[in-house]
Amino acid sequence: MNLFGNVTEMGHEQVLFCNGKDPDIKAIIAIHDTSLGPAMGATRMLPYVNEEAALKDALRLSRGMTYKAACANIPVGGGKAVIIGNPKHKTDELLYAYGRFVNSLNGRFITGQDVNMTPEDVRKISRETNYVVGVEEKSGGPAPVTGWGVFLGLKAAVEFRLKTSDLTGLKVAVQGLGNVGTNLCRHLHENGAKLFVTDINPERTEEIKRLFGATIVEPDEIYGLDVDVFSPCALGGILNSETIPQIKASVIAGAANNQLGEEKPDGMKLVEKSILYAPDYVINAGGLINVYNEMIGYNEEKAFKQVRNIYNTLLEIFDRADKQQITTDDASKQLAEERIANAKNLKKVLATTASANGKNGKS
Ligand SMILES: NC(=O)C1=CN([C@@H]2O[C@H](COP(=O)(O)OP(=O)(O)OC[C@H]3O[C@@H](n4cnc5c(N)ncnc54)[C@H](O)[C@@H]3O)[C@@H](O)[C@H]2O)C=CC1
Ligand SMILES: O=C(O)CCC(=O)C(=O)O
Repeated sequence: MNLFGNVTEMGHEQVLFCNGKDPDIKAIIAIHDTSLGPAMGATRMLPYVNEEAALKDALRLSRGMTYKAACANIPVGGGKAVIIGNPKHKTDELLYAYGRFVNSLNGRFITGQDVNMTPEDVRKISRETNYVVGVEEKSGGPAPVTGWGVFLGLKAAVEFRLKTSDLTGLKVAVQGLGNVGTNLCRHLHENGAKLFVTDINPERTEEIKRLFGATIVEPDEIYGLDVDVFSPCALGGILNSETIPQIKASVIAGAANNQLGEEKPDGMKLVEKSILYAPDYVINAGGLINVYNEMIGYNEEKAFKQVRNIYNTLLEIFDRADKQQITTDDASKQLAEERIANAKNLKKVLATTASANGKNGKS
């Protein structure tokens, strides 16, 4: 593995390999960019097939967090952490040890709850460090806010591609009916959409059928359905050379992080099929917006205004992509990079002014 090659290519500032014997812990904390503020990103625990897969996940997810924050206009940087291992083997000691690693970064990295981690786990991590968010869940946890943001982003994509703001009768296929998927289904149902759903857990599909009259399909049938929108709300990497040829929907808008298997080629395949893709890190920013607002003192009105902005930001990204004939993923990276460059320039100007004032004796 070309370790520094990968890190340099994606532009990471720092990658911390956390290793301990007692308790046995292996984790990777990736800090991508702190130009806008401390790196924020939740921690996940997964039994990765190998260490390379864990590193790739941490690198891609943390870079996605940088773009997520910049596109959402949240003044934080991008980071993410992965604990390598089977969540069934999670112990309090492991979480405390992990908390000490987070603390050793002195606030350069602030974390919360991601896949296979619970609010209770985050509370345990917080015994060892203050650099955690979502412990007290002052706002009811991030998933309802993420689900609402995804709903607004889906509406923007439907309006842009299908030229309608009326969701009545719109056919939407939802993959993954967990915390976010369930909330999304509720909004879609309340707005008259027709739901087709799948999950590997039959209890979840049965509940969504009961609550919202959804049609249940098998996990491998979800891609090829004759629907208007496909909404991935389970796993990453599901838009790839095997699944894209099956997709009949003209819009893809869902919560899962890292949906594109290979960013460039798979993004281009969607363009070739005239499928409008809402970039994951733009549409699913509701969770970050929520935890950021908890951190600075929760103000519901402000947080909701920031979430509502996901709709406008996506319209701007779709328009940019269309005008420049680039993928929506490239258009959103462009927007994020412009905002980060502006922030860096502003910092430089402020530093130069402060130093000039210092020399002139001004305070
Ligand atoms: N919770 C949040 O606020 C945020 C979540 N996300 C992302 O959104 C996605 C969903 O998050 P949550 O709802 O919180 O997770 P969750 O763990 O509550 O739900 C995921 C659901 O997907 C199902 N699933 C797993 N593999 C599947 C497969 N092959 N086919 C169909 N269903 C499958 C699981 O059984 C589960 O019901 C994740 O990728 C997460 O990283 C992104 C931003 C914020
Ligand atoms: O919970 C956090 O720390 C930030 C949100 C996050 O990690 C995500 O949006 O994937």
